[in-house]
Amino acid sequence: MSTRQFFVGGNWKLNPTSLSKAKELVEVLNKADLDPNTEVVIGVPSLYLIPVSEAVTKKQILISAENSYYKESGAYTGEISASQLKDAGIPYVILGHSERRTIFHETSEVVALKTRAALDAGLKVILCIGETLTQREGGETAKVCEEQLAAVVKQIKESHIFVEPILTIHYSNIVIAYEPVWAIGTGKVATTAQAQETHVDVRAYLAKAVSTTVASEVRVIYGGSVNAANSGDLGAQQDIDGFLVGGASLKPEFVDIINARK
Ligand SMILES: O=C[C@H](O)COP(=O)(O)O
Repeated sequence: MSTRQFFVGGNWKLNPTSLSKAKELVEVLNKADLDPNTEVVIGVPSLYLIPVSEAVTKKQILISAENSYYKESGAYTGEISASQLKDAGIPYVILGHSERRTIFHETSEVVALKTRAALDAGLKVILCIGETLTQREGGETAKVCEEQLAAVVKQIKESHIFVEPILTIHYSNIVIAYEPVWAIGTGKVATTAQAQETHVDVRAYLAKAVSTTVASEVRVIYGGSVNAANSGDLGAQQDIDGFLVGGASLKPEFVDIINARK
């Protein structure tokens, strides 16, 4: 087992349908016996970010936005900036989720600009990458993940952070979420071997493109139909440092996933 801290993120997406229901979900976590070694982050719709963060009573639970724009301010109707999130006390943002890439047509370059802006504003980023079923069947998984990561690596290089210790700190503020698109919300979870293999490929790419320190220290988590029943085996893999959980983060079983290594 690695020394990287286990990380379990819940991605509520466009749920729940009311603030009172959101507070009920928080209350379950407030009352639960959570593994103190797990970092817990919940991704919350923008409108609920502040009230939900105020409802959390455990220091261990942090709040994440589900998106942010790469401009700090200006005429960008409907957007929310990384510095606004930072100012509101929100520490994390999820970027590059496949639903953003597919439904909202975000390219890897846009995701990279958003990642750079978020890091520059002092946020931590849960950066999602992953292949479609066609890409997996075509043997392109590693290539697709590399391309999605390469856009971010390029942006970080261009942000003039070229001194190794600073670069390492910068990357420590990124959690990479490998989420095969075909496993999201489908009930088709990647096998432990498939997930572990891709996580190793992600580290190999980072070792080549950034540094071996970053490759071994960055947390790479898995997302896609994670539930209480499969989280134990997945979480026991050497290179799986936790999960990004969609549907099950809205259910009581989220507590069991947080405690997968307990
Ligand atoms: O961000 C989370 C992923 O989209 C996984 O969603 P899921 O657990 O419902 O498959």
